[in-house]
Amino acid sequence: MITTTGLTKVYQSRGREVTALDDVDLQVREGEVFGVIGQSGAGKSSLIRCVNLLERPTSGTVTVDGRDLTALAGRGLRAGKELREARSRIGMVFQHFNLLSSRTVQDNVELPLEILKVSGAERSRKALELLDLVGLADKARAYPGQLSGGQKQRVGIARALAGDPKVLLSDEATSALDPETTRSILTLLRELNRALGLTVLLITHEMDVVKTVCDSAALMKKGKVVESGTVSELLATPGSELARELFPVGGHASGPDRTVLDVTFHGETATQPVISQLSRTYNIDISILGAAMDTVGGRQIGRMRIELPGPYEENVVPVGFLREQGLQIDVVDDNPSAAAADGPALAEEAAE
Ligand SMILES: Nc1ncnc2c1ncn2[C@@H]1O[C@H](COP(=O)(O)OP(=O)(O)OP(=O)(O)O)[C@@H](O)[C@H]1O
Repeated sequence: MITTTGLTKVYQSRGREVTALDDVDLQVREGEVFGVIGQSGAGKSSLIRCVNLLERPTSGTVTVDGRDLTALAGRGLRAGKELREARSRIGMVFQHFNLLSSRTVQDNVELPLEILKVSGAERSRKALELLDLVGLADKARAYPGQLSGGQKQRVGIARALAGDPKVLLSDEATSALDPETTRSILTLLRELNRALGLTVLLITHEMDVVKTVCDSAALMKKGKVVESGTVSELLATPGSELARELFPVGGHASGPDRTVLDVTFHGETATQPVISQLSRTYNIDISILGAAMDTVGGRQIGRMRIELPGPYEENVVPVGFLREQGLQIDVVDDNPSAAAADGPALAEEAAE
């Protein structure tokens, strides 16, 4: 639904060049919620603004629903007719809602329809239908100043849906909201994604947002996409930074000469008693140092950090056994000296 190829954006800033996007190839499939995560300055906003041509990329192409937007004329407010039409099929939700305070909630939702020259009666019908969809049917006559942050964002979402878009772009839509409101807005985005078959591209700096709502994700650093894929694919990628952050597991080796493994469970392997099988088969004691389980896209996925006695060279066969069970195993390069410093002290406390 959205494809970028070689997308590059270089800003001229006070006589020097800032490369905000550096050869970004991204593929967002129809009907998925795709999250782009990265730290401040990574280029997320530039990406989303280039996807709907609010910013014209320096080079590269953006195709949305089979249409090459970069081939259409104009940019930003000076977009040509074809680009404006294509853009009306792309909704956008903003971090700070961008509502007009002097207009009622209903009139805010009607605004894009006015621009599309939809008749008054049809505008009103459509706006009320959308407000109902986002759970704000009773607030049509209220003004933005009378609403909570979460309600304002619901209005922002209703307005973004006014042009019946196939794609919704979300620019940190929940960053200004408290955790509970964030959850309710993410739930709404997920419901709209399912009910309307809406493709959602969201940018965020919060891993929890990706974990809660995304089917796929990309990690951006310094203008580049350094990892991307479905959440399941990422979790199955050894050494994936996103996977590690999606399912962080803590815990250090309890002493030197231990093998610490991160075990990732997918789907049916999550329910198999592999750890106890391992213990029985090789007659070894296994310590669980940390674990995180979750359901992502209806599949049970999780991670567990375990410790086996002995250095890695002595555990090659048990590690192979785990891999044969379909588990993904990452050997953690733990710092035994730091861990050893903790270990005996804790053991003494326990003895006391
Ligand atoms: N209009 C602009 N002119 C010059 N430089 C810009 C402009 N917009 C962004 N940049 C620079 O491009 C880089 C990427 O910025 P961008 O806003 O895309 O990142 P971001 O990941 O969205 O960060 P944040 O979460 O802080 O908004 C930064 O170095 C930023 O300073």
